[in-house]
Amino acid sequence: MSGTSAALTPPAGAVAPVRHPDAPAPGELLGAHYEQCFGCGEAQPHGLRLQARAGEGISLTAEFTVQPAHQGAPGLAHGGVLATALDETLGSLNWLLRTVAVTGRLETDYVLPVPVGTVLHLEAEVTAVAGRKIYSRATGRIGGPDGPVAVRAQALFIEVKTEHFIDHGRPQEIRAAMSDPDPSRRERAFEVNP
Ligand SMILES: CCCCCCCCCCCC(=O)SCCNC(=O)CCNC(=O)[C@H](O)C(C)(C)COP(=O)(O)OP(=O)(O)OC[C@H]1O[C@@H](n2cnc3c(N)ncnc32)[C@H](O)[C@@H]1OP(=O)(O)O
Repeated sequence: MSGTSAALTPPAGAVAPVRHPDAPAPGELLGAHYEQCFGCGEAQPHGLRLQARAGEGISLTAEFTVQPAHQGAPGLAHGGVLATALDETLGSLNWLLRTVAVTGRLETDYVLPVPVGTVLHLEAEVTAVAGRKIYSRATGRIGGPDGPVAVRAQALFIEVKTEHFIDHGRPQEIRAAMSDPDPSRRERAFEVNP
């Protein structure tokens, strides 16, 4: 059984998303946007270390391997961890639009249990844009792109200004991210909630 709330149905005036001219080429790895990100950062020992790769249009694929630290029941991934993987994958789509946005709503269908050790293969696309609202969906499959569907999600991301993070984030992490000597890492750290 699955369903989508009215909040995730694009309104009549919604338009197709437009790929930014500087978006990474199809097949290119996006890389972590922030090393402390629980979804993709390399500095989080129990994080997902999800790796996303640009696709055609406003789509991408991503993978992460379910680790023992991600369990909810013996030998099975925690549902919140799977929602994190979907959130991270969907959030990464905004990099192809070069729009700074945060998750407003995320609806998840859990279709199959996901054992520890599984490589979860995710595919995601932006379906529509309406003003600041970005509508997207994702599917996660066990083992690879042709594996059985384990999870699905639909989401609404809301465009925000960079100040969103500076105004709301804890000062010590904001200061550390802003003082990164690498300008591209500085910029990307603020694409999402640090
Ligand atoms: C290399 C890789 C890089 C990038 C890689 C990135 C990967 C990161 C993935 C992780 C992403 C996250 O987890 S982000 C972290 C989790 N999310 C958050 O912390 C967000 C917390 N919430 C907020 O800060 C706020 O509620 C906002 C910014 C979402 C919205 O506040 P606002 O700016 O005041 O806007 P507001 O007027 O309320 O809403 C604007 C429009 O959106 C609608 N709207 C707002 N919230 C919702 C909602 N939950 N459900 C339905 N609709 C909503 C409103 O009805 C309105 O529609 P209308 O009246 O215009 O029609």
